[in-house]
Amino acid sequence: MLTMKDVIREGNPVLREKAVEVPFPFSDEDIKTANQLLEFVKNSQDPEIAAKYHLRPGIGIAAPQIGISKRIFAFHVTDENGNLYSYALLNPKIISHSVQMTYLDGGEGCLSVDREVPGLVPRYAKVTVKGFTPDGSEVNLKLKGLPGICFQHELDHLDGIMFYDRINEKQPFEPPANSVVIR
Ligand SMILES: O=CN(O)CCNC(=O)c1cccc(Cl)c1Cl
Ligand code: NI
Repeated sequence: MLTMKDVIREGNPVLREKAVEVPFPFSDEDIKTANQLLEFVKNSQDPEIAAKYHLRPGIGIAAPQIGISKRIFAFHVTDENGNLYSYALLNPKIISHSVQMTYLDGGEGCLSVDREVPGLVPRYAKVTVKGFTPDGSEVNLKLKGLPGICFQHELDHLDGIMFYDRINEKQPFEPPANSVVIR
């Protein structure tokens, strides 16, 4: 199982690379990576497992964060209505997005960043996304709220972008134009 020792931290150049698409049909290795990422996120949210293995809780994780520069990430996150979004996705992408923006009231955090970075992170309020599950099925989702923000945070990891790259340096707590806050 993946633990925190597998997570690479800022300063490692892999976090700034553009990850490569995963060839189809998916190899056993890439399928294993996808499933391990989802298992890690679930474990990190399980109080007993997280305590036993000293896992920092997260709602998602991307392959570059374990040193694998491939377009794979996983998320396990519940929206404001209690709907659970639990996926390991290969070759994920945003198909379309709202003009409206959003942001988490408390900002964002990252397993690869061992420090607090205060500030609001502008995200699209709604995203239409697609990707492939490890068994090769295509997934098409319309995401908003925390699941939508999480998808964008993980997709950024595949493009070498860290959440703090998006914080307004001059006015870190200035709500983005045309945005709705998520508390
Ligand atoms: O890339 C994934 N991580 O670094 C896992 C740790 N961060 C989080 O769970 C997290 C926390 C706040 C907002 C977002 Cl959007 C995310 Cl994703
Ligand atoms: Ni992260």
